[in-house]
Amino acid sequence: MGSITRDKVQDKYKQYWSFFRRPKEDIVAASDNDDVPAFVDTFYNLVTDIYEWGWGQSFHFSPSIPGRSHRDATRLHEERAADLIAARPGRRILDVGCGVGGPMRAIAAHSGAHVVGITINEYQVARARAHNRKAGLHERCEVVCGNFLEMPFDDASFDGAYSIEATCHAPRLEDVYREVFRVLKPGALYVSYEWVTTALYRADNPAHVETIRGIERGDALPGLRAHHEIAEVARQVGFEVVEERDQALPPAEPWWTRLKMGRIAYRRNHLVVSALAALRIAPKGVVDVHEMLCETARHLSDGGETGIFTPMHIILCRKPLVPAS
Ligand SMILES: C=C(CC[C@@H](C)[C@H]1CC[C@H]2C3=CC[C@H]4[C@H](C)[C@@H](O)CC[C@]4(C)[C@H]3CC[C@]12C)C(C)C
Ligand SMILES: C[S@@+](CC[C@H](N)C(=O)[O-])C[C@H]1O[C@@H](n2cnc3c(N)ncnc32)[C@H](O)[C@@H]1O
Repeated sequence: MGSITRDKVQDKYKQYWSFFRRPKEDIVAASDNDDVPAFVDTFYNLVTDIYEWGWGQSFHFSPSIPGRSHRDATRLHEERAADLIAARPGRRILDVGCGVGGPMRAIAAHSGAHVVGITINEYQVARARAHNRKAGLHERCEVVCGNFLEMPFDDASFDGAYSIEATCHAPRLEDVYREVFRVLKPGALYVSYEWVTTALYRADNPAHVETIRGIERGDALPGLRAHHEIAEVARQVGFEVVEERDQALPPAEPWWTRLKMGRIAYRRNHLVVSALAALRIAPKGVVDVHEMLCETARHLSDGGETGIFTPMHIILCRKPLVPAS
């Protein structure tokens, strides 16, 4: 379970759960905002192994593609990000919230660029480095442990940047966008795949509210943003918005199909996890984490089916050549 010692897993899970199950207003209260990155780190200590085991090395969704595997659909979704920011050999590209590096390896292989990833989770850094080496991409894929709200990189040191389903963990989007803006060279492009509520979401519909709250508490989110807030924030920190679209809309095929189809597999996984915990091979607490993920999967597919939520609101931005006066 990530960097958590066996005996602490259950306590850490309880701490995580009591933090994120509270109303959103309490989490976004000024003092608690500063605690969010630490709880996000705990979350990834708890879920990273299960995600890799049950999903793969890319921790994000992608539209299904008829006749193609999930792996192919995932790779194409990642390559789209590389193409949008014109990643190519000789360019230094930043991966904001890189997980265990599935997208980073696909993008380095596809574009020939040098990719530097940042994640707050030490365990993911170790996993990503091991995967990079195994894939023979370690010379073009670097991984740094750090907070994307205060990045350990020089101003204007990257030729492009992308974030795939990661900035949703930031309590204030402007804090991470401002950091990305700072480290990009003038003229460089940034693409982000954002988790947002869509125009179909109704705050006065209790079923909608329950779905969105379920997504937030099971995915370590301090509060989902509305689709129309994203471009506003990008402009506020100085970006020009080149393009914005919801990649989940038709003609795209549903992104939640695999999540929904997997229900039988989750029950089987649940038995495996419970047996491992009973035999004391897996730490106490892992069963609770797995149960939380089963419930989260249900909320996510409800969000997809009702159309009130999308994990792929794409925004493409440019840092202007000349700073705005
Ligand atoms: C971007 C984020 C993560 C998105 C997805 C990668 C994950 C969201 C929900 C996860 C899962 C739910 C059910 C799990 C299942 C019960 C287990 O047996 C196997 C793993 C799951 C399928 C797991 C895999 C990853 C997700 C789909 C967030 C955090 C911002
Ligand atoms: C859902 S995962 C996506 C990972 C990767 N983009 C992918 O698609 O496989 C979100 C990532 O954001 C990272 N993250 C969240 N908050 C962070 C923060 N404040 N600073 C750095 N990384 C953060 C997590 O550690 C995790 O690696």
